[in-house]
Amino acid sequence: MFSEEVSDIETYSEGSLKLSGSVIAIGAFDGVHQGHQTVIGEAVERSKVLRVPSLVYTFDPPPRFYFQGVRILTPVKEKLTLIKQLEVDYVVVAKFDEFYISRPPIDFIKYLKRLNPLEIIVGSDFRFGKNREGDINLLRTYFNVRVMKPVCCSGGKVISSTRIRELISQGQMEESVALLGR
Ligand SMILES: Cc1cc2nc3c(=O)[nH]c(=O)nc-3n(C[C@H](O)[C@H](O)[C@H](O)COP(=O)(O)O)c2cc1C
Ligand SMILES: Nc1ncnc2c1ncn2[C@@H]1O[C@H](COP(=O)(O)OP(=O)(O)OP(=O)(O)O)[C@@H](O)[C@H]1O
Repeated sequence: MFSEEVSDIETYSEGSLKLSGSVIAIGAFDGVHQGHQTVIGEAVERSKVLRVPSLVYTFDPPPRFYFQGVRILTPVKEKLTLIKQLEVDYVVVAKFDEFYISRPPIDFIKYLKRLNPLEIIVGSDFRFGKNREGDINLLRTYFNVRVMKPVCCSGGKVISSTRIRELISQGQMEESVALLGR
């Protein structure tokens, strides 16, 4: 089986992995903030209950960097290290490029079938495929999808990578660290 060493973290490219069962969390996960930690943590928990491996499917670079050129909070090696610290069994890193974004949602669904997910864990705003055409309802027609409630900060606002980027650009480092959760 082909695998690639990123730092000391073993990761997989899309074509290199086939599983007979899994629980999958999908996302850009830039920053691996508290919301991300909850989504990934749920995948790890559910995988233990269902006795199958947990898998995080993520992107390099993050889609928002590719399309909007935003600041990257965690370079890929750091992101993978943080994800692995959450005790995930497998991490698939998709190269997010011109070819990748041309894939229609059904193409991505066909790929996910190779991993035989018993459950897929995402947040409520998850979208996928060319022009973001795929949504949770579509994913639900093929898989058991568990949608996590938005994780908020103590002030009640939803935590997001976008918000953390804004806080950093305003020099509000303490608050950004609080939202990152480490
Ligand atoms: C196969 C595939 C194709 C994608 N193509 C696009 C695209 O054309 N435009 C876009 O803005 N995002 C595209 N995305 C990125 C998604 O919009 C989204 O950022 C990604 O699924 C990660 O979810 P998250 O942003 O909630 O972390 C694509 C994602 C996948 C899996
Ligand atoms: N605060 C949160 N609570 C629960 N789920 C979340 C939260 N933030 C992100 N998620 C979910 O985690 C996955 C990865 O999210 P993503 O990487 O797009 O994070 P984001 O913080 O929303 O990023 P951005 O602000 O750049 O759009 C998605 O399924 C998303 O819905």
